Amino acid sequence: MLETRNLTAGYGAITVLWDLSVTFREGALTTIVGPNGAGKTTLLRALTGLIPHQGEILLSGTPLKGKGLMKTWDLVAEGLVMVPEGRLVFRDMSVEENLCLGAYPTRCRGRLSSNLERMYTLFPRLKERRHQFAGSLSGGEAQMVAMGRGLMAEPRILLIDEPSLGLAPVMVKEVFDIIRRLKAEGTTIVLIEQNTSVALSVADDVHLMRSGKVIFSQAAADVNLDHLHDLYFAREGQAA
Ligand SMILES: Nc1ncnc2c1ncn2[C@@H]1O[C@H](COP(=O)(O)OP(=O)(O)OP(=O)(O)O)[C@@H](O)[C@H]1O
Repeated sequence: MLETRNLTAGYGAITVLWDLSVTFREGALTTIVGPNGAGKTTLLRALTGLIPHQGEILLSGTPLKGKGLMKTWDLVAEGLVMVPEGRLVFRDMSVEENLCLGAYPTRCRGRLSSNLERMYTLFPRLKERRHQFAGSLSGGEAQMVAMGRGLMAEPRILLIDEPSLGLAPVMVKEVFDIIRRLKAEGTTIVLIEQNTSVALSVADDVHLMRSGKVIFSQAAADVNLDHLHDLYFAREGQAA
């Protein structure tokens, strides 16, 4: 459903992703793991049009460039939605205002009220705090707002960047229960996660990135965690 072919991208003169080819299957949860600086977030930024790229990104078999889909808002309109890392929320807006911002694509504006109710069913805590400033939420609650805001755009493909970062174990469990539920509902999910055990517990497919490349890909059910960790922690130059 979503695929890159020889994707090269970075920041100005700095190339981060090198000739990266990877496929994200429809309806599957694909996790990307890898050490700090491997380029995982950069990959999501390229996929969502936040940074320019060379090579191809294909959505349902058609190159984005060919479809004229290069801008982030056009991609969101197509159902490609990212929940950024760091629980980026609008701190001076209420929980509900943050959620409503996610509903800007024309195709889902008519369902704003029903989608809002759905978010409050998924995240009952947010209903209690709907009028609270997002800046006053705990890390886990802010993560829920970021996810809820993404879901308000009715994603076909949801890209989630490090949802467990800085959260207490009980919050990690809550957030991953939601991710499992979204997967069961059929949403295609790409999950960036540093916690390999947690990632493997929900994933169908796993890719390991190092130095801007995918160096290992396997069905999650077949992954040997020790082997994955050997590759993950190998010193530069030993990884492949
Ligand atoms: N805005 C930017 N300008 C220049 N370089 C950047 C920028 N953002 C990221 N980089 C660099 O790109 C490389 C990959 O960063 P990226 O955030 O994609 O890695 P990551 O795998 O997501 O790491 P982490 O797990 O630490 O979040 C790093 O060397 C980083 O310093």
